[in-house]
Amino acid sequence: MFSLFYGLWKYIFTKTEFHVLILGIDKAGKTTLLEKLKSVYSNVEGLPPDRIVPTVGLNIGRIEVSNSKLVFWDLGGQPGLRSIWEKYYEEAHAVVFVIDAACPSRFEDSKTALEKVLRNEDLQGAPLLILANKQDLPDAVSADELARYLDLKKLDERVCMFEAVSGYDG
Ligand SMILES: Nc1nc2c(ncn2[C@@H]2O[C@H](COP(=O)(O)OP(=O)(O)OP(=O)(O)O)[C@@H](O)[C@H]2O)c(=O)[nH]1
Ligand SMILES: [Mg+2]
Repeated sequence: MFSLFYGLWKYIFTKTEFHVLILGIDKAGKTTLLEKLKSVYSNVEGLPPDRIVPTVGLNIGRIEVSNSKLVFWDLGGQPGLRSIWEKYYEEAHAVVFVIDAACPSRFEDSKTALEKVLRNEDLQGAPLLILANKQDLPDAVSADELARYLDLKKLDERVCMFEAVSGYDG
């Protein structure tokens, strides 16, 4: 009887934990966004942009929203570090892919990296949020323009959204 009530209590009060991977090529603004998220949604003050350095290991951010705990894993996007991404795929529930929308010369690099992510079996069911970041910059393209540019063929079955954001302004 006790175990029944304990199970019920746990079911009601334990928050479900979701793992969200933040991916994207170097300088896309992943860590800046994560630090901004921390400042806005948790009681931990995130680092200001001028104190953020290129990521080599893993940055973790924890946020609680209604009845869920979101654990963000932010990985380095430099070419030599991208092979580490797939070690996290199996345990990831969702992916946020960040693109510097003000830097068209690197869209091709982002597209190639994203297509490789989408091909991986371990992420097949994971919803995808693609962020057109750095909207505070005057040359940034909109989320729709970025979607047209990326022209992703592998998205048919996947839950996917594009959003325009700025890691500086929100
Ligand atoms: N204008 C502008 N600059 C940004 C924004 N987000 C990040 N930056 C700048 O872009 C550069 C790279 O930001 P990071 O957050 O380190 O990028 P990252 O994707 O984590 O890079 P890696 O860790 O190397 O993969 C830094 O100079 C940031 O200050 C933004 O929304 N607007
Ligand atoms: Mg980083």
